[in-house]
Amino acid sequence: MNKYAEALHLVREKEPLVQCITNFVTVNDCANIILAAGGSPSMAHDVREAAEAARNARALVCNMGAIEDAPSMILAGKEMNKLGRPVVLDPVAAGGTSLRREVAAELLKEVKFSSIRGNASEIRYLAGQQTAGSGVDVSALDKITEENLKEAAEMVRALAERTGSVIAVSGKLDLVSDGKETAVLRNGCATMARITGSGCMLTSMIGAFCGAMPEDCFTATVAAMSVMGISGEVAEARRIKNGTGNATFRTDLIDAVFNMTEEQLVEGMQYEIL
Ligand SMILES: Nc1ncnc2c1ncn2[C@@H]1O[C@H](COP(=O)(O)OP(=O)(O)OP(=O)(O)O)[C@@H](O)[C@H]1O
Ligand SMILES: Cc1ncsc1CCO
Ligand SMILES: [Mg+2]
Repeated sequence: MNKYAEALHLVREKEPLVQCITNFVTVNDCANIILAAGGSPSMAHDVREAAEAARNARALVCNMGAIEDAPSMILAGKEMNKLGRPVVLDPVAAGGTSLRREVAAELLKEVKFSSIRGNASEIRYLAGQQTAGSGVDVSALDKITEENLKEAAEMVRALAERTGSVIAVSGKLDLVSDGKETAVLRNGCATMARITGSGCMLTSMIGAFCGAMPEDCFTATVAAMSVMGISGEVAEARRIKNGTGNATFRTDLIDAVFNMTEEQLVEGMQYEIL
């Protein structure tokens, strides 16, 4: 079986429990997209139970949109590291404020992440580049384009090598690297950036895929990113056909993940190893 199809198959077969410590803006969408993919979400985040709750899960997602929950992320992250289970980071607005810069550094020091997924401003900040990002959305100056693809791929590869994590950057072009292999993915559509939480949902889904395929978080991350991108294309076709807007798009995006088949994934993914 194609290894990306296998990753999707394993999510549905294993129904991995995914523990998410995530923000209140998009928490419901994150829970629903994990369910749509075939996993089982738990959004427990209180510092008094974070480590214990994580112990029951196949993977942990730490989303820095919930900056106030950083102590929970560290306790739960260390617990999952001890158990050898995947921990996924979404470095929301990592370079945006001094608090976020401190928390990002502390998380990377205290917890070993299997996979880190952010937009180009967030990942460029973690890679030590000067960035223009200040909020949760990518800055135009940081975006990855066909023109700067080579530079961006090297930035992502070097960060993956330094951290020992799979690094994933999302946007018009997605890049994923484990430090050895670097892939560019060209699925998706611009409307995905017109709803809040497509990135948070994507990171949550990466958690489900890594939970189902912990021995190969690179393949799991590429598969989850491709499922998200193809689902964005399905939802966009519906939006254009029906003349709907971003609210319906968000629902259609989750529905498309729910209905994604292994064949659709293999045929639809626009994937290139650099
Ligand atoms: N212009 C675009 N064309 C194609 N796909 C896109 C585009 N912009 C975003 N995407 C897709 O949208 C998803 C979310 O990526 P994005 O980089 O917008 O996350 P984000 O900035 O962290 O979002 P948020 O913080 O609002 O959750 C990814 O699957 C990405 O590939
Ligand atoms: C809008 C927003 N603000 C904090 S987290 C979040 C969700 C998208 O990252
Ligand atoms: Mg984000």
